[in-house]
Amino acid sequence: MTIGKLIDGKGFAAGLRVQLTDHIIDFVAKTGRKPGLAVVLVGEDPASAVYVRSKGKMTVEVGMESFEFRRPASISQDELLELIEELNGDPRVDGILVQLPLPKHLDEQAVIAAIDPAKDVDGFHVINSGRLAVGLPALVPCTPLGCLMLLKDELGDLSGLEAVVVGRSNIVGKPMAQLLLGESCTVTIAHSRTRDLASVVHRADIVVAAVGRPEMIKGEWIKPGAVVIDVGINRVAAEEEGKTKIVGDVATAEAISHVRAITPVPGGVGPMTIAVLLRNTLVAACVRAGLKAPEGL
Ligand SMILES: Nc1nc2c(c(=O)[nH]1)N[C@@H](CN(C=O)c1ccc(C(=O)N[C@@H](CCC(=O)O)C(=O)O)cc1)CN2
Repeated sequence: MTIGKLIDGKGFAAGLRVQLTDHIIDFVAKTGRKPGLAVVLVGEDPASAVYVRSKGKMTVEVGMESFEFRRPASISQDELLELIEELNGDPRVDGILVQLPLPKHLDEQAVIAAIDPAKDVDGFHVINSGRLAVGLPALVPCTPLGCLMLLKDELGDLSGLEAVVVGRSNIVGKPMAQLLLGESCTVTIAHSRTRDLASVVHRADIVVAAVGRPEMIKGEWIKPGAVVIDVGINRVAAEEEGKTKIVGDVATAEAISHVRAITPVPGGVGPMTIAVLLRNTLVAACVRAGLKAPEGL
């Protein structure tokens, strides 16, 4: 039995941050200021608080300015939109990110729509998703762009490969499919209503799993030699009583003997999300400063 490779997303993300640090030194030398990222956290969700803390720390580590805005879950839609308007007009701020999910009473789409598309480093604004769809330069959502970087690193040219994206969210599934189409893959988007998901997945040279259901994609579904990118981060009960652990959307222990390579959870796609966010902030800063964005990032 051959065992597939585990793709080291954590290591790849660390390498990307090192490259960014050099480009940021360059940016500071040319403009006399640091690129700035503003992160808005609404409410007390513990996982979101961890991600936001990590974002702030890594922003500073690569040499950028971090601005953090914590607001209570009780904030009104108008108050949040007012904050975003302020950040849109702040010349020190190149990137704005509102941590998701937002409390239920807030309209996520309206909040995203209020962000200046040039500062939308999450790539969630319809201007950026539209530009991605028609193949124009855009700020691209961080998780799918991170997945694409890992796939190209593993496979090189993706053209002509059969790709199945399981999940149709605006944050991962849809932009991931657009990116793979842009690489000339034959792309299928599968989802909760897809019939015979096992055989759809079995067609794929590339599987991107982003359904948010623990270990839903079984090892035997995977075509031998496929590359699997597991975007899922699901907290489940661990063997030890009272403890929890994180698992992906793919049953990795089964899949490992079918795949050429697979991303682990944790340590795969997750760390790429933050590294690409920093990359997008630098790109947004370069565009705003009238500089050419660094190539090969
Ligand atoms: N505005 C946004 N909100 C959210 C996004 C996003 O891209 N923009 N993505 C996720 C959360 N997220 C970043 O915000 C994120 C998720 C996971 C990781 C990560 O490194 N995960 C680790 C495991 C961490 C753990 O132990 O809990 C891993 O996979 O190795 C980073 C960022 C939703 N919201």
